[in-house]
Amino acid sequence: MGTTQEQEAQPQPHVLIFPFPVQGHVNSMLKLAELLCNAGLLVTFLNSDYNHNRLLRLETTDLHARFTRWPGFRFETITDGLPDDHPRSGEYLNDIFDSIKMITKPLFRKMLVSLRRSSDIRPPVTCIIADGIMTFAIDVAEELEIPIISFRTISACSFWAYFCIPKLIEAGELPFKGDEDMDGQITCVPGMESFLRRRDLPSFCRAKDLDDPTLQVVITETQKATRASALILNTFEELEGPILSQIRSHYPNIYTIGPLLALLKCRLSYSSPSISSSLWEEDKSCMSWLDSQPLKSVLYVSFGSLAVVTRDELLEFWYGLVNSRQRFLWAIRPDSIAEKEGNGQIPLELVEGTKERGFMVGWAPQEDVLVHSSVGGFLTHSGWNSTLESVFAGVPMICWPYFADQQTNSRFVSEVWKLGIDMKDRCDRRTVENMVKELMEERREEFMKSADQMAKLARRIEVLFSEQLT
Ligand SMILES: O=c1ccn([C@@H]2O[C@H](COP(=O)(O)OP(=O)(O)O[C@H]3O[C@H](CO)[C@@H](O)[C@H](O)[C@H]3O)[C@@H](O)[C@H]2O)c(=O)[nH]1
Ligand SMILES: C[C@H]1CC[C@@H]2C(C(=O)O)=CO[C@@H](O)[C@@H]21
Repeated sequence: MGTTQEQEAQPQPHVLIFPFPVQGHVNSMLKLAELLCNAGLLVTFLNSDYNHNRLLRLETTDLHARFTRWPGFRFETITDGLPDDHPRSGEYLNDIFDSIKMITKPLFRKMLVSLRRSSDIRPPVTCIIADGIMTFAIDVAEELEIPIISFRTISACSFWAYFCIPKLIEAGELPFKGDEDMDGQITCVPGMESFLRRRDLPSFCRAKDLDDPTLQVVITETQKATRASALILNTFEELEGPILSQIRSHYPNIYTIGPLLALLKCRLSYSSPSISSSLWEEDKSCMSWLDSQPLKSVLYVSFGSLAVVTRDELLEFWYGLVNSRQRFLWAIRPDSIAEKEGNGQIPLELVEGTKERGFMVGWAPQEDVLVHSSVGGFLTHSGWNSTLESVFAGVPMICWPYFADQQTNSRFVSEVWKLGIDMKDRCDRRTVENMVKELMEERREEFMKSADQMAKLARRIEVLFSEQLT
């Protein structure tokens, strides 16, 4: 059958994906990139130079192997505007926001214009999927008349809490007055009236001053995303349906494509070991250690890619873990401990306790760790990827949120989904010890049951997909 002139004139779909340049955002947006390649689209993934160089240098992150199977895929890079020796951790968020807006934005515009003009055999970009925390991309896309979709890599519940901040300010709930009870109920986030406390709002709501730059960024970015043609969220209806209905009254075009991990595994028939996009070298020795541990006996501990803990907090966690007498695997990023100076001695009982029942690595192959049969619990900072990976694996959580969306995610884990315990704002050794025992021993059956049920819902995509194939 011949093609009509109209069909011939259609440009080939070419999506440019642009994540905020930190691990948690790159991970989910790379998964989306692979899924779009699998659907036959041309995809350009725009990485920061800094992150791209790190990915290329790592032996465990075989980007080449992952993407050579997709002829339509290509990386482009752009500067994040920061010097190479900048720490880029959670303590320096504003530096990242400022430099991206000042330096990266004009270069991004220039790049799109040159991609449009270039004699390259690759057709021009027909759609942008940009991180929902970088809505400057919407300004550029509107100017250049390229359709744009926002992908916000956080949960629907935290997105909705961010969205309601102007209402909280109007109602006099924000800023908190110094003497307010952090356990006090927040009643003006629709759908969360019965369980949301002050301490469960995104951490940026704790700012004393409404002009706080990070608070302003999250307010503006969340509202501005309505200008995109659609909003993508890495979540699923069974997990966040009621909150998604709230969001839909403001953003009617929402695509809930999560958990991306599940979709990718079934569409691409990926099985363990998963293909990594880690910016740190994964220490796979922990997998053999896990092989030698009893079923569901190990608590996995990790606080993601941006959190920084003080030496005191580190020691409290460590005492709590050792005193609980449970087995643990702890991923401690080399750059995650503040105040490196000071007394570097580690108390002997911690060294001994760790030798007996623990294992430590700098960075773990987390997706594989969580689905390992020896893992029975996850002490997490409640980053959204970690939360979804734990939900997918059916592993109950102890939540110790560090910042941003994590404070809201952890409340949902404990009070709405009943998938674990919220340790928010505390980490003294007694609390850590008690909560570890509660999760791994005392309430183990209860949490395993709800985690199993939710994992089945998270994996339903695999079932639906295999039914279509048979
Ligand atoms: O040893 C480790 C530790 C982490 N990871 C992976 O790193 C990612 C971490 O992502 P996430 O759990 O979302 O935490 P952050 O790195 O802190 O992510 C940022 O981005 C997320 C998505 O927007 C937000 O939810 C978080 O609050 C924000 O801090 C996950 O995919 C993990 O599997 C590893 O592979 N090995
Ligand atoms: C850099 C952090 C501030 C807000 C971003 C975010 C969001 O989309 O709200 C989540 O986690 C962080 O990575 C981002």
